[in-house]
Amino acid sequence: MADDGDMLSWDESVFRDEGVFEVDYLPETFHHRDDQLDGLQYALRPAVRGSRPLNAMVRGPPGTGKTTAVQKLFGELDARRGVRAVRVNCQVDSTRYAVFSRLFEAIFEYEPPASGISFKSLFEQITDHLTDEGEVLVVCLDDVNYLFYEGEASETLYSLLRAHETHAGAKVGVILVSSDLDLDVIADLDNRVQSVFRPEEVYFPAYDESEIVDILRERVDRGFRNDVLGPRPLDLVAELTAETGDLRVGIDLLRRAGLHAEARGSRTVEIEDVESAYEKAKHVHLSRRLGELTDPERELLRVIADHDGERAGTVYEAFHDETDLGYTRYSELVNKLDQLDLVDASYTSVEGRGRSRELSLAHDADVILNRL
Ligand SMILES: Nc1ncnc2c1ncn2[C@@H]1O[C@H](COP(=O)(O)OP(=O)(O)OP(=O)(O)O)[C@@H](O)[C@H]1O
Repeated sequence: MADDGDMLSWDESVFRDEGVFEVDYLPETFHHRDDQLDGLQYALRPAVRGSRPLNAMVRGPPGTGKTTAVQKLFGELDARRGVRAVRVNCQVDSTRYAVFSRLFEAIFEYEPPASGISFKSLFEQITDHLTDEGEVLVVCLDDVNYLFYEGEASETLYSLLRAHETHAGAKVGVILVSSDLDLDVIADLDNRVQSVFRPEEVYFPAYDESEIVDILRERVDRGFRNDVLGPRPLDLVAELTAETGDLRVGIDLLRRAGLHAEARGSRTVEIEDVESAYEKAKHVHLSRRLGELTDPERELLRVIADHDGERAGTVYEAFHDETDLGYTRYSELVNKLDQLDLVDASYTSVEGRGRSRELSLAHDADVILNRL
């Protein structure tokens, strides 16, 4: 209607399909990851011929398409006869038993008995199935860093990689995915695992700004109605996304900018919508990182918030009072939070006392505490 101008009425929307901005949306096209897909396909190809695939180690910062690549290839592989491809999210299943329960469930299509069965029995039912059916099992341990944090990585890998020794003919390949770039996965494994784990390395670098534009334009076309979001707002979204390198920020930013435009009754998404939405979207990255923390790590962040800028020894006393944990564990936790860029741990010289560390939050205390 001419007199309504560019204003949106209640039942109109800038969105064509808001679902493309959801976290679990699997994109139909997957640009700028050809080399990585080739690398993974090279490792997995033997499975299609009924042979054991090569193992692979996938690394790269958060939001660079690692999980999506695995989901795409596993979808194709699992549809083939004689191959079972299962992705396990180690953030959810962070022990050897939990990982094998998940494999059991994927293979038999029902959960293992709730009364609990021994690991040995779980393992044997899986390997018996593989040898009886002549199936190749490909396992992706996604976010495998969580198995390391729980001290379960070596045991889990050992069982998977050596399945053929106890069950002749069992063919299992493993893909590890980690976004913790400070974790040296191979070096942190037991020697006995290292000796059998020589993975193909596949690296997912952060996308640059022009790649981000390409990828997000596709979402814009699918997610918004025609001509809702033009090139300039999209460039700004890409520029802001490139600051963290995490594509999730861009996807979330598009959606929030769309909602912001709707809220002011506009038919188009403008720069101002992107700018306002960024205040919230930029914390997606942070929220996700905080969501992944263990209880002691959260507690330590709370303690540091109360003692912002104080010396490591003072913070330790407060932390120990809260948790009873010892100094070695405390130091490990400080290092982890430092690596995650949640805490700044800088050395300062204190006269007469040598060097000591001072701990402070790397973000506003409110922003962190509200998301813990
Ligand atoms: N090349 C791409 N094309 C389209 N969408 C992509 C592409 N790469 C990543 N995405 C999207 O970005 C989001 C994050 O991707 P994904 O979960 O695969 O990253 P990741 O590297 O596994 O992250 P993390 O290490 O944090 O788990 C998803 O919504 C995914 O659909």
